[in-house]
Amino acid sequence: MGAGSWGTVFAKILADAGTPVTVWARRAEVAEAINATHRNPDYFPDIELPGLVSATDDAAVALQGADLVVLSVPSQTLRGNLAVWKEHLEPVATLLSLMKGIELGSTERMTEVIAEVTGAAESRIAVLSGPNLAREIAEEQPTASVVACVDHGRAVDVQKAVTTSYFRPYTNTDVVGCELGGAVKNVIALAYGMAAGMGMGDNTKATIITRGLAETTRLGVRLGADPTTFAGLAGLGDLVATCSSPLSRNHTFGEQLGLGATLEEAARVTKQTAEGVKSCRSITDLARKVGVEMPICDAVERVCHEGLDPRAAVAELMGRETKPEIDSLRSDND
Ligand SMILES: NC(=O)c1ccc[n+]([C@@H]2O[C@H](COP(=O)([O-])OP(=O)(O)OC[C@H]3O[C@@H](n4cnc5c(N)ncnc54)[C@H](O)[C@@H]3O)[C@@H](O)[C@H]2O)c1
Ligand SMILES: O=P(O)(O)OC[C@H](O)CO
Repeated sequence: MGAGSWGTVFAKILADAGTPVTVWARRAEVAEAINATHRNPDYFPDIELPGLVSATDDAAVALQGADLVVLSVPSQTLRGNLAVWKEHLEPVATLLSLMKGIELGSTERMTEVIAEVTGAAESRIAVLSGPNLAREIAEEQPTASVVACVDHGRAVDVQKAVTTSYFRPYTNTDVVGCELGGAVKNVIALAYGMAAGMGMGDNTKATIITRGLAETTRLGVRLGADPTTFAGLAGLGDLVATCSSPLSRNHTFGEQLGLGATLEEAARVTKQTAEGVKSCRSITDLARKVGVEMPICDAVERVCHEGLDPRAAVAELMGRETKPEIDSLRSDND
């Protein structure tokens, strides 16, 4: 459900793994183009989609008989989309989230939104997350990922359905950790991009990655995640890929801000969904709610939404009280 960058490439993965896929596209012309040319002209005009991929702009048609429903729309529209789609869901279908964001207002993770709107049991809801830049996967460059579900057997079923010669999914039962890793890394990638845009070097960038992972882990552990998850593909793996890649929309958006662009100017450059720009607000709200300090996310939120200059944000972060490193990695010490 969603024929954007990741939805399109994920359909290719499924089909290459032998599963017939019907892609739901919001715009009829995109669905028609996929059916007629086996390409998505808006996102990957150069990539041929396998014969097992077809498309429709009718959600009821896409969902009919689907035993795996893959959700790949912007995080902030998911609730509204599901409200329309839920009546067409098969009662036993697995609902797999590809999304990396936290809902504004509710501060819910995507699997929480899915459970709330559809009423599906936790055991039917899974998330896939990892260092998965869509363009590289479209080119069949080898990558790994994580399928997380509280029901290990269901995670294994999804794993089997999406394993190809270039895509290697692992399983995990830590849904909270995998989801938070995916959502928070977008915000840290904005900070990394800003540093790059301001001309800062590798020490600064490594500091952002490492301290970004520390605050992600703190939040995760407070919310019940396994700290080990953050050392894995959905944690460190995705954080490194997103921070350092010019293919990342969040990196690019941050870089534009670091170069002095306004939010509107940066959005014109990235065009596609840069989830961190909205999720920085829901993540900092969530962190405040549970009493965890997230200074980098907080600084990004103030740059994006309160007009803080990125250079002033750096000065503030560097001026924070000094502390022992090990203590600051624990969730009860910020
Ligand atoms: N692109 C990647 O490399 C990548 C990789 C992993 C995860 N993700 C995550 O996957 C999710 C989807 O990202 P994407 O890259 O495909 O984004 P995208 O911007 O490329 O595509 C989003 C799609 O959603 C559609 N859309 C926009 N508004 C909508 C609405 N109101 N209702 C329904 N559909 C709407 C758009 O038409 C588009 O087809 C995000 O949470 C992102 O963080 C992306
Ligand atoms: O382009 P981004 O910044 O949304 O990142 C894409 C993926 O999440 C990388 O794993």
